Order: sequence, then C-alpha cells, then structure tokens
Amino acid sequence: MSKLLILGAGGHGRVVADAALSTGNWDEIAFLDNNNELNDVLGKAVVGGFESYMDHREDYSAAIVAIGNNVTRMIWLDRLERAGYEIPSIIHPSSTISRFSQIERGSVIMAGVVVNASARVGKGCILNTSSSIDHDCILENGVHISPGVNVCGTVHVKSCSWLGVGSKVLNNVTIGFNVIVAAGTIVIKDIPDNVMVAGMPAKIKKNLEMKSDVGKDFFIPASYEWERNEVRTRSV
Ligand SMILES: CC(=O)SCCNC(=O)CCNC(=O)[C@H](O)C(C)(C)COP(=O)(O)OP(=O)(O)OC[C@H]1O[C@@H](n2cnc3c(N)ncnc32)[C@H](O)[C@@H]1OP(=O)(O)O
Repeated sequence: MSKLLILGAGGHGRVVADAALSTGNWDEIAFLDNNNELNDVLGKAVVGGFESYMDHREDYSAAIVAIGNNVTRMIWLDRLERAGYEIPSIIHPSSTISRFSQIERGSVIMAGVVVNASARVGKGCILNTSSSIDHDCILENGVHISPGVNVCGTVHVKSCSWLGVGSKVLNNVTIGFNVIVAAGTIVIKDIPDNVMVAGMPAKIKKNLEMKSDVGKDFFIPASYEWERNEVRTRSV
C-alpha cells in the first residue's frame, strides 16, 4: 500500500494533495502541519506537527514538502531524506512533460504545466499551474516557478529563486541564486545572485539576504552543477 505524507496543509499543500490524488499512485495521504486546529484537510487527516515527522516513518514510506518558501522547503526536504523517507516527485496528469526531460525528487508539477525536451528540473522545485519550461532549461534545486510563467529555451535558474506569477524569461538567460522575479516581469538579461528584480525589462529593485543559517553550498550540491551538454543528451 502506498502512503504519502505531505508536510504543509495550507493552500499549496492542498494543491499538492490534489495533484497526488489525481495521479492515482497513492492509496492514502495524510498531512503534517503546525496549525493544531487543523484535524482534517480535504478529508485527509492531519496526523501531527512538522516536528513529529520521525514518528510517522513506519506508517508512511514516502513524504513530500508542500511549503512555499524555497529555503524552508529545502531544509525540510533534507530532513525527510535523512530520516529515510522516499521522496517522490508529484506530476499532475494534465501536465505535459517531455520524455527527454528530467524531474528530480521532491518536485511538484501542477496542472497545465509544459516541460519541453532536454529541460532539467532539480530537487524540491515547484512548477505551478500552467507554467512552461522550454527546451534545454536548467532549474536548480528549490526553484519556484509561479502560475503562468513562461521560461524560453536554454535558461538557467539557480537554486532557491522564485519567478513571480506571469513573468517571462527570454532565451539563454541565467538567473542567479536566491533571486525574486516580481509578478509580470520580463527578464531579458542575466540576473546576479540575491536580488529582487521587476519591470519590463527587469531591473534590480533591491538586494536580498538569504535568511537562513545554512550556507549556499547546502542548496547547490555538486551533482546539480549540471553541464548543458550533458542535459541535451540525457533522457528519463
Ligand atoms: C499558486 C500561487 O499563488 S503561487 C504565488 C504566486 N504569487 C506571486 O507570484 C506574487 C509575486 N509577488 C510580487 O511580485 C511582489 O510584488 C514582490 C514579492 C516582488 C514584492 O516584493 P517586496 O520586496 O515586498 O517589494 P516592494 O513591494 O517593497 O517593492 C519594491 C519595488 O519593486 C516594485 N515592484 C514590486 N513588485 C512589482 C511588480 N510585480 N512589477 C513592477 N514593479 C514591482 C515596487 O513598486 C517597488 O518599486 P519602487 O522601489 O520603485 O517604489
């Protein structure tokens, strides 16, 4: 029997649960959430707070993190992996994912998403509703692509960056680590690490700090420093 534990029973957690149920891959789903007023979400049990994750290891073989904040999501994903949970990727059946793309564990792909050939999506990413990731793109770990975003071919988005709703990225651009691309922005040139950009074309609006004790290396394991040539020749 396949049982999935979802960390986070908020709006994003409900969408992840819905996508997981749509796959037909899970016999049972339950949530962990720190809101102790939640007992039942979408008719599924909330079986404890986040910190109780070790207690459920025997009952639930697989777990996924449904937390919107990129850094927090990656930290919890790491804890679950270390605890021995299987970390699946959840891919909504109405998405169109190229057989020549690669999706790493812990990533969730919502309804209406398109991922084209030779794209590579790292660990713990969110590809939100009706976004598109075109050929040869590299999304490193912990990236969030918001609803309606279009990423053209051969774009590289580094770890923990967030592309806001409806933003668009032109071909061959690199977006740095821990970047926020504001809603509706058009990115036409490379963006450095740790900034928020907005506008058409994108301009830097502010510098950002990584609000976490863990260093940048935590988010970019060597295995995810992908070479573009390797991406073009790999298939699932
Ligand atoms: C399923 C789901 O719901 S997934 C979630 C999807 N939601 C989103 O994608 C929301 C994205 N959020 C945004 O775009 C927000 O505007 C944020 C996160 C960028 C705001 O970040 P903040 O750091 O709070 O920025 P702040 O509001 O201080 O604005 C800083 C500057 O950027 C500008 N700015 C902020 N957002 C935008 C935007 N979308 N377009 C143009 N300019 C913008 C502000 O006007 C301000 O400009 P100024 O300094 O010239 O006055």
